Amino acid sequence: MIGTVESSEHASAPVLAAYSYCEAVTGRQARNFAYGIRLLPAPKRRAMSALYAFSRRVDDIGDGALADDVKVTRLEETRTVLARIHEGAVDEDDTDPVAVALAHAARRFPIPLGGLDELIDGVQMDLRGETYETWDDLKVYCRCVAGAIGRLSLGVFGTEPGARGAERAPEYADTLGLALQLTNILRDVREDAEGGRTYLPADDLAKFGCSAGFSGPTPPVGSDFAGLVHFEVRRARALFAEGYRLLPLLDRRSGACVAAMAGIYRRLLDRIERDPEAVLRGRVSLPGREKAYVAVRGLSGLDARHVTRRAVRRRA
Ligand SMILES: CC(C)=CCC/C(C)=C/CC/C(C)=C/COP(=O)(O)OP(=O)(O)O
Repeated sequence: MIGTVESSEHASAPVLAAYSYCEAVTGRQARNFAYGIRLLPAPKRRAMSALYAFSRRVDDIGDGALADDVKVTRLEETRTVLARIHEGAVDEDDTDPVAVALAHAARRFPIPLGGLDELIDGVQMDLRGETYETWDDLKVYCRCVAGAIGRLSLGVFGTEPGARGAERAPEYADTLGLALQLTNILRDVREDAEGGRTYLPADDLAKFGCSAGFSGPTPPVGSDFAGLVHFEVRRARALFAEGYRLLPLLDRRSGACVAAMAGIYRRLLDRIERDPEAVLRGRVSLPGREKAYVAVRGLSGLDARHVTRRAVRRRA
């Protein structure tokens, strides 16, 4: 079982205020993931909000308008905050509410905080303008910026006592992160191109005649853009299928949280598959009522049961 060191550590008023700050950040900014996080009981919801607020800060440094050298300095500052949390040097009087909340969450749950260093590594890869030749190369980046978030989240969720195969939970959480990140890369292909970033592997782009880039509302002339998108959608679906093996290992509400996060992104993938060029016209998104429907479905355990049935069939 993962997650046995949870203590009943009391949350003081300053710690609760720090968590409230992180929950407000999550409610405002996590347009998709907030639907899942809301399904958790308060201690896990607060811990996930602390993780989200810290990750948002790192991501915003990378995506913001600061000069690159300032971004490098700001990222190093976030590493220092992490190191201070590791050393137990952040207490409730600290002026940084995200650090206070994360330090408390890390005392309460076995969160592998090194995953946040990996996230910073990933954003530093962005700053260096790295591009990726192959899917194996891109996977290294995705593991840093998304697989790590899956593994960190698993520290909060824990696994069910006695769950068979629980030792593979970190691997499944990582894979689910990759599925989400590849979906995110497809959805944001034009926005990233306009920001001078290409994430899709160069050898895939070449195979479908798309090496010229995606800076406009229509595909590069002579390319098979739909072929490229369908190829990457199939890859993302295979990652979702593998990552969904995490669900039966979690308690009901953690499973619901993951099912909602992944379910919303899977529906984005469905939309992208139906109309690949939509990602060049604007940002593909789901209406709020559809996201709420996916979250309720997650709470009723439909996705977890589906995965369990498939796993049983596979073993038979
Ligand atoms: C086990 C488990 C919980 C796995 C999931 C891990 C996870 C949440 C990875 C996040 C990767 C991702 C696509 C971030 C984009 O965030 P964003 O804020 O830019 O997303 P948005 O643009 O869709 O709002």
